[in-house]
Amino acid sequence: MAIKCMTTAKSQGESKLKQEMKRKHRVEFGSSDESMVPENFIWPDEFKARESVPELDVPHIDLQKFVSENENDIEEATRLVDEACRKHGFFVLVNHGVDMELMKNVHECMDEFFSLPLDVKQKAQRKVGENYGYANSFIGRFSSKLPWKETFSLRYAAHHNLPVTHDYVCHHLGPEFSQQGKVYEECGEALSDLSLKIVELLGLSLGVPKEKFKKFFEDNDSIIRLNYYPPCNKPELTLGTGPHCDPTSITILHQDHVSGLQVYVDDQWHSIPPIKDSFVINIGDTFMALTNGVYKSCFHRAVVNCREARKSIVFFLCPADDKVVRAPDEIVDKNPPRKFPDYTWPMLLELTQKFYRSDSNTFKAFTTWLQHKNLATAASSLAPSL
Ligand SMILES: C=C1C[C@]23C[C@H]1CC[C@H]2[C@]1(C)CCC[C@@](C)(C(=O)O)[C@H]1[C@@H]3C(=O)O
Ligand SMILES: O=C(O)CCC(=O)C(=O)O
Ligand SMILES: [Fe+2]
Repeated sequence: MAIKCMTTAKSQGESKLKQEMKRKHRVEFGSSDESMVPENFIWPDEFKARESVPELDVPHIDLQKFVSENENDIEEATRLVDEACRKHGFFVLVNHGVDMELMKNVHECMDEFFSLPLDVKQKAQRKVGENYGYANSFIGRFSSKLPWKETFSLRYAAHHNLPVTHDYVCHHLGPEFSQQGKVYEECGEALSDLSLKIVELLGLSLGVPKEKFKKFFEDNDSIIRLNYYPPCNKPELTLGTGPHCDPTSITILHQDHVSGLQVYVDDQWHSIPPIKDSFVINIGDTFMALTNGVYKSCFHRAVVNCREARKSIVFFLCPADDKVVRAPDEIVDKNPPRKFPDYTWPMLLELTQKFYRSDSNTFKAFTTWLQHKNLATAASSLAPSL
């Protein structure tokens, strides 16, 4: 039974909430004049967004067919997933078994959270170098090409017996947010369970024992990212989320009814429009490394519009800190040579949080950074002791 989020919004009426959100957004993003977009939110011409792009042809994978005993169904699901992941790393998942009443509750909690006064949201302010908390505009991290969004990032730890997500929300926002914290915790649990089924399916598609990836991720230490994209008067000048590849492993994304997700395939942007009761799944850099590059982590972004706000709920599957990311021999033997260095997720996460803004070259930058780190460590071990 999904926990209901006790939103105050329902009593006030949605339209009043939406007016409040627009007012707050003008305050928070500094655009006092409705038509003005602050300079540092304007993206260079080569990044300019176009809302009308062709739809990406992505397979709709029926997860029940994968868990069925029917060999033909399993073969069909694994073939479709394998084809999509080798090409662009995106597919749509239907019949996934997640309670959509829960996802509706998460959206209601997001409406309530993002309409709070800025000073209340900033009680959970995400500090530079930290992975969790509330952030708007990312002014603390980037000086230009700022994303047109507010975000709330939460930790979900599958192996913890403690409700880490719930406790974080109560600790930073206060006990009156316990209900929201429980909804986010339940969401993390549901999407963590779903991600283990997805990596089983991917393992089967790659010809590795389906338990292998499931065991690797069963104690995952993941990120729930709540994205709120306010409407923008000049949507052709801004981007909700800039072009990037997810450095994480598997991304499970639930969009509301507003289009905005775009993927860069065959040298042009394509949209993946919202489909009711489905999730968009994509491969991230870390799962690309686990497949020795066989499955692709692809460039994608989120565009905004001048009509209405857009929200997305994202679950970024991340391995536990001590897990070594290294493609199984079964995959490397079929696709030699081994293409990626061994690493742990905290190493790549540190790069993205402190030194390098995720884009399509994150992994190249990471490999270079690792080599310098290793050289520096080797040199310091040679340095004469003081
Ligand atoms: C590990 C992460 C860093 C980001 C959130 C997760 C996976 C995606 C990353 C991100 C969304 C890529 C685009 C830039 C970014 C700064 C953002 O727009 O939020 C990235 C996230 C982050 O660094 O907070
Ligand atoms: O909101 C979206 O549709 C995409 C967001 C995204 O790519 C991300 O948060 O990594
Ligand atoms: Fe992403």
